[in-house]
Amino acid sequence: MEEHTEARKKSGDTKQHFVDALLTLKGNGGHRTIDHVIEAFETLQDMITAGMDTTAISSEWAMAEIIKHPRVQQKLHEEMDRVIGFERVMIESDFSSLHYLQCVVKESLRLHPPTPLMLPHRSNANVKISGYDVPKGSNVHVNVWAVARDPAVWKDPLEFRPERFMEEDVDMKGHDFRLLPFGAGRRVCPGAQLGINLVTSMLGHLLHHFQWSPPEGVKPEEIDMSENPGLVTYMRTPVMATATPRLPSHLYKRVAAEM
Ligand code: HEM
Repeated sequence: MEEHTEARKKSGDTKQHFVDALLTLKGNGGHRTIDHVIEAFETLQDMITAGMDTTAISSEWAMAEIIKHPRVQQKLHEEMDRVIGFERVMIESDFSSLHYLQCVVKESLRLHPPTPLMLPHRSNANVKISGYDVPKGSNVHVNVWAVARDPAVWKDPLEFRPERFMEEDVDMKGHDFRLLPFGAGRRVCPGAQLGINLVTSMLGHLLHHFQWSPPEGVKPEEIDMSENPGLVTYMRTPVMATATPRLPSHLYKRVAAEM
């Protein structure tokens, strides 16, 4: 924040960064106060704590599923070669044409929601839900992990089959209670779309650039998918893989982002 404040003082203008947007916020009287700086700082802190592990874990689970299912990886490569080709890297506007990639992200978030019990909620009134009494003041955990694995809700729930979302487009941002990796309602994840884009971007680049296989001597079906349960569910055994480049070498050069 200090760097951005200094840069703004020097140049007088702002770049379109999230921090700059926060720094331009003013109070009712049109002035920025120390409260605004604290609020901006806390917003950034929230974004980092809530947005980093969740997206990293979701990407790791998805990569594990992709490596475990060579058929899925092959379909992803076919789609990417058709939509992006071999002359350039993926850009955000490609996402809307990468339907299968979107389904892979969704299927992975169905089976591996990084926060399986969402965040704890507290009921602020006595309510009755599906015949159950929930007294005022109860802590309520919604087990979205269990819903996603319930055979009464999903056909072959334990199977990793992204095609299910080609057959039926299911919302995952809080409108369809069968699939709630981001929660629902008033406290739904405010970073849902950013989270989806980040995971799609990470998987898209990793898959477009490389062919992935398990480490030598390990068969795809032997990849350990057991969980390390907690508020956030990590893979018990971090995924290990071998990457083989599949694009021309000039596309692997790192281009520094302009700050
Ligand atoms: C794949 C990525 C992500 C997943 C699966 C995820 C999931 C969730 C879930 C389940 C909740 C609780 C919702 C509820 O209890 O109803 C939540 C809350 C929250 N998430 Fe995310 N999230 C992700 C990424 C992000 C990102 C990228 C950000 C911000 C940059 C973010 C910011 C937040 C914040 C601030 C809350 C608390 C909202 C509140 O209490 O009102 N999340 N997230």
